[in-house]
Amino acid sequence: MDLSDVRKNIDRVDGEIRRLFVERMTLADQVACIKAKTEDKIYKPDREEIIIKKQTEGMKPELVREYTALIKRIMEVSRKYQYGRTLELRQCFPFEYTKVPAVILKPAMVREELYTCEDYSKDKVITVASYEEVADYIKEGKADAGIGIIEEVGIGVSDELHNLLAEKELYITHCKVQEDGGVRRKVVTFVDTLVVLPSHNRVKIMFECPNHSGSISSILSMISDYGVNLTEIHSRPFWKDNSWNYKFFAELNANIDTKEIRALLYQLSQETEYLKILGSYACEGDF
Ligand SMILES: C=C(O[C@@H]1C=C(C(=O)O)C=C[C@H]1O)C(=O)O
Repeated sequence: MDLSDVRKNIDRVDGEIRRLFVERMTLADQVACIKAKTEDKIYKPDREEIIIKKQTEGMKPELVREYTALIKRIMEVSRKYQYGRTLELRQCFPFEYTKVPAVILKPAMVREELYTCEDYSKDKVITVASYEEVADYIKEGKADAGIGIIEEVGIGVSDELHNLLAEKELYITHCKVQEDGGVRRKVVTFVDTLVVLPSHNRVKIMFECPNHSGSISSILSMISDYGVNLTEIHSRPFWKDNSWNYKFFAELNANIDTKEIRALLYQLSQETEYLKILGSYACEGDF
């Protein structure tokens, strides 16, 4: 048998896999319809464990890892499909947002960062001593937005601002890359409601990752399955339940108000430990 004969057989097997894949996805669709009626969860890790165990029993040991990787991937795409279908079948998108732009007349910012203010007249900006105070001013209605440096080349990301957004339920609504004497930084404007406009091309999220092998890679492949480009990702440690854990912050090149991205965020909300949206915005100057 030469290479072309073997390839003919591979093509035949691929055809069979394709037919079986379509049949399996039809079954996944039926599962999604039943679960939508009973409002049951899509992701059933116990059932997936049982499937992997059953299907790898008696298999040649050198193929067990490869087959496990394949069946896991098949179940991941089956879940992806089910999340999309579920959002069509029932209203269960777990995040609220408005499509009305924020009106910003009185932004607040930390005094030392006032030099970065380009879009508002500096004498109209309320200056305070800390990010905490910026958040208080917004919550008390004394300011309608906050402005801060979220990243700077050569320095890194601002933990303080990321944590403030997450803890105080504030959302980035605009981002601008500034170039100033060889220094490049991203300056964001944030408000107390999640606003999603058609011009937005960035979504910032924060999630905790289950502490087991492959969990971050499965989340990243989930994002890429939706055809979404990840424009930034970083992690930060935190202490929970007497152990060392990580929070991940990621920026996606996407707009929330689309069918696919709503399905992705729904899937992430169900399959990460904790998901928060930290903003929807256009990033001016970053292409
Ligand atoms: C199809 C189901 O939903 C999900 C997908 C599975 C699969 O593709 O086999 C298995 C379990 C669930 O995580 C199900 O619950 O049976």
